[in-house]
Amino acid sequence: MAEYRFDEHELHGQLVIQARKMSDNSTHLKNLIADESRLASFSVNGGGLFFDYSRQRMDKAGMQLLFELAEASGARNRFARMAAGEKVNITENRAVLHMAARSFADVPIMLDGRDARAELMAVLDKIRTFTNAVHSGEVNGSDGQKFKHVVVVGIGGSYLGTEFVARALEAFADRDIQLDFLANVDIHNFGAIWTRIDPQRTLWIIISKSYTTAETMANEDLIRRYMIDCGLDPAKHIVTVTSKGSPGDQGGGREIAAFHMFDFIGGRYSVTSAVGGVPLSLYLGYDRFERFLKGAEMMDRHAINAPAEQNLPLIAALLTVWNTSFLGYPQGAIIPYASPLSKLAPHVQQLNMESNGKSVDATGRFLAEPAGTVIFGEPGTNAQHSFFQLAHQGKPFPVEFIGVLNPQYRMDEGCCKGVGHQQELWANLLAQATALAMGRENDDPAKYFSGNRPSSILVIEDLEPESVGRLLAFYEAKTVYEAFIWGINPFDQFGVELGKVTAGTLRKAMAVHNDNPADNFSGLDPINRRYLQMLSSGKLID
Ligand SMILES: O=P(O)(O)OC[C@H]1O[C@H](O)[C@H](O)[C@@H](O)[C@@H]1O
Repeated sequence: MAEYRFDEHELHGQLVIQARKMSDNSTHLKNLIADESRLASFSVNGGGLFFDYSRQRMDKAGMQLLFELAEASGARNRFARMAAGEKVNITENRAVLHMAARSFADVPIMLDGRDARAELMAVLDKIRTFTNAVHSGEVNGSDGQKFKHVVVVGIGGSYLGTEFVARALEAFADRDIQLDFLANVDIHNFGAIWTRIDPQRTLWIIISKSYTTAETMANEDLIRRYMIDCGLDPAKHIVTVTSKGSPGDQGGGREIAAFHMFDFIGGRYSVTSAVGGVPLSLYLGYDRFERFLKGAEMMDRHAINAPAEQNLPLIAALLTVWNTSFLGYPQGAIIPYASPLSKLAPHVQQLNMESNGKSVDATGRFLAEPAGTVIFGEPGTNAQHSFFQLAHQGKPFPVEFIGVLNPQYRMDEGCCKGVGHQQELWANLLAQATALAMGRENDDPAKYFSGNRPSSILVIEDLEPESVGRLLAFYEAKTVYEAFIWGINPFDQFGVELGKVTAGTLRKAMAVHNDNPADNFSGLDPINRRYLQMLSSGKLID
């Protein structure tokens, strides 16, 4: 079989023609959605979610072409091989087994002669035991009292997913533990946390797959020094999560407990491993973390087994590829109508943009056009009052709305204009999707709405731990499916390296200057030299 190449495939050419057809006025969304059967044909229910793509700029013939493209790309097959432990991360020769971290069916996943699933389940057991011991007070702070503050020290994939889930399930956080995140090397981040915690009752979880990340290492160093200054033994306040064999995987003495993650789970896919498992179990209780995992597992099964025409993450991925590569929208927004999902967009931003922001395909050949989509988002209705002017009348961008049927809080809402808060929220969600699609004629150009602006609605029944797990797994699977359709490897991230190396050069110049203030950053280029001169003097210089 000939190698699949996204932009050289004959279906690519057919989809380019289809995209021209969809720019014709007769295919304006206001005409497409006038069809009574539109929702039935362009929606799907599965994996515990409902996905409505009736307001996407797409017709049945176009969807057929997209399904053929999915077939030609071998995406479902590759996804299943990934789940079975094949080394689909080809540039790094690694398996990709984040789904094994929540695979409760007792089926081994053999990898280089060992059962990867069994290793992950053993870590899960250790998390359960440890977190129960913290909650009972058996493992406690320096003053013998229970830990009250937990601070996650990690950045990127070692932080964003956990923050998303912690915020989403904050309503369940009844373990009397406050959770903070120390990600940035910016001293404001540490300063703000240090001033509000009681160091004696604080547990720091250092999370780094590589245990070489500059920000995390600098923060760990600072925390240890601050604890020693307060007369505390850091080893009694630190827990680590790192990959087997990393520089932080030393064992014994330097921490209360150490948990492993593995090289077959990428940082941005690691929320369901010990990376999320340790802090989320401490914050929410182990049982809730397990319920979250089971929700994710349900969506995984759907993503692996559902036929293409019923497969939510695959359909959502096809539509993103369609919008990005054929209709030419370089960006997309995620707008959840639920405040607990306020950190979903930042998480998906990393998950998706770091995975799919690539210029080469999996065969190492440059793509005709780089892959990936710019992702941003805020909860609705807040987003409506900030950037939706542009969504309606400025540069268009596709929107993924998320609606929740049953909120976490059941309050006596009373009635305002005859409806409760939850109804008011939904009225706004549906209104935005409708207005974006329909537009409105007006003789005054300033008040004219072109419409024909695409959106989807993803519906979840509630925000219980299982549902949040499904949502997480949906976005993971969608990201991977997009990559497989584009024909790229979503599991490496060489693009983040150059900046890190360049920071090293600047760091070195600063260290030389610290040792010898007479050195005026001589080795640097004139632009960067000027900045470092301003920084060391604390004054603006012309
Ligand atoms: O977990 P760590 O090894 O500390 O890595 C933290 C993060 O930093 C890197 O720069 C990568 O871009 C991310 O993918 C990763 O999640």
